[in-house]
Amino acid sequence: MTLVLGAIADDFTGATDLANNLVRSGMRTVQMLGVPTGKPLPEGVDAVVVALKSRTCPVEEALADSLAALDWLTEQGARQVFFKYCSTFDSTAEGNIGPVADALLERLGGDQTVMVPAFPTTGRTVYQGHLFVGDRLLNDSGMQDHPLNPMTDADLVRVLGAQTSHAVGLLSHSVIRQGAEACASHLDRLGGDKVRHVICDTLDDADLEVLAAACVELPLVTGGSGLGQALPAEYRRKGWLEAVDDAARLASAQGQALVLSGSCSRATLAQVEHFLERHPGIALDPLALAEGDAPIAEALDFVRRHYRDSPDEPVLVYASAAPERVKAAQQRLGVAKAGELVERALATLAATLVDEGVGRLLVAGGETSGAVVSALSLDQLHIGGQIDAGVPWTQARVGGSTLSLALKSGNFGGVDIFSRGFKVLKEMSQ
Ligand SMILES: Nc1ncnc2c1ncn2[C@@H]1O[C@H](COP(=O)(O)OP(=O)(O)OP(=O)(O)O)[C@@H](O)[C@H]1O
Ligand SMILES: O=C(O)[C@@H](O)C(=O)CO
Repeated sequence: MTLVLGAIADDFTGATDLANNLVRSGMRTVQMLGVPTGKPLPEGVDAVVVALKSRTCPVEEALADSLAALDWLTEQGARQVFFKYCSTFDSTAEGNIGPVADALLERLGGDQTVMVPAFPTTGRTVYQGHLFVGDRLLNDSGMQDHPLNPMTDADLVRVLGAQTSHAVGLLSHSVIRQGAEACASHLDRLGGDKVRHVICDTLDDADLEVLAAACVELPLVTGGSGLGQALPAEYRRKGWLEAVDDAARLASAQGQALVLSGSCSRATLAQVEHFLERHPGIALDPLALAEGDAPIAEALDFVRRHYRDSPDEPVLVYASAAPERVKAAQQRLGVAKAGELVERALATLAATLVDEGVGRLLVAGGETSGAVVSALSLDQLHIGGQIDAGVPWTQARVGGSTLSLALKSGNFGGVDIFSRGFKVLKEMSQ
């Protein structure tokens, strides 16, 4: 069988989230870290998710990386391409969702794509083109305070309209509940009116199934990982995909347990607090990091002392802070500089501590995960079983050893995920 799905994800945790849903729906999936130019397709794989760091970088860089990833996926014969962005539609007025979707569509020779950010399992739904997180509109969900891409408007037709010169339309729930054929006809009608991007309402998993059936033949689909949970059944119906058992098997885990958190999302802040009530941790402050590397050395000492006393207990290093503290640091240093200082510090800690024996690593935050994975020079992750929706354990080779790695999106995971994650890993390894 050839490669069925080639996905391009705009951040590392988002890529893992999509890969997780594909594996859970029976696709053997590998996540490639960065543009895999010149690399061969791994053996026995149904789907590849290429993880980029293109969510908040300059538009030109996002376009260049996304098109290079697309060219590689096309060379591998991918039948359908999936552009994965965040279920909270993280972007700015300049992009990068609109420009990247336009460029991918043009290169693929298509004239329409669907936009399906919803992931109902984690509370992200879309109604009348408005994105909800649980029972709150996006702009009232905490995402309005995001350090890099504050989301201040829940109307996705309007948000996307500011990012593309092409027409943006809506596939509303009233059509979706009439089934896949009605959706396909609606898409055709919109196509006749030159509507290139179609924001799709989605209330639940049944809606995702209808949408998957309506868009399985499109060269490009775009969205969150929810759509990835529904597409594999359509691929099997078309005879493109064989049934496999246990697409998620991994080797057993070893080494010390570390959590690194650079996410300031609401869910992560509660997870940090919960962990610190039970286990040790040390904070990193961007203002102190701006003065020099002393805080990195202090954090290293703290973690090394902890492993000497309690080698089996996880420990946390975090920069996660409440919105007022993040804003204060950003005002003093600039948004990009504050982010870079934190990412560089956490990446340095990851590289040093994995070299010294950390073998189980949980990282919180998409940008943070990108920085950590780059510092570890990882190029491929095999996807295993999940801790919570959207957060699987994965495995990579570092030097001669196996690293078990979980990349947690900012707003994903139960409040106890930082400690429970390691228990889940132990159970999986038995
Ligand atoms: N105390 C802080 N002050 C300023 N910026 C910070 C602070 N702590 C972390 N950051 C930066 O905030 C950004 C958080 O983005 P990141 O993508 O890692 O998390 P997230 O947005 O919660 O996760 P996701 O993208 O998966 O939803 C990073 O660039 C990080 O370096
Ligand atoms: O879709 C999501 O919410 C996540 O996979 C993500 O992209 C957060 O960075």
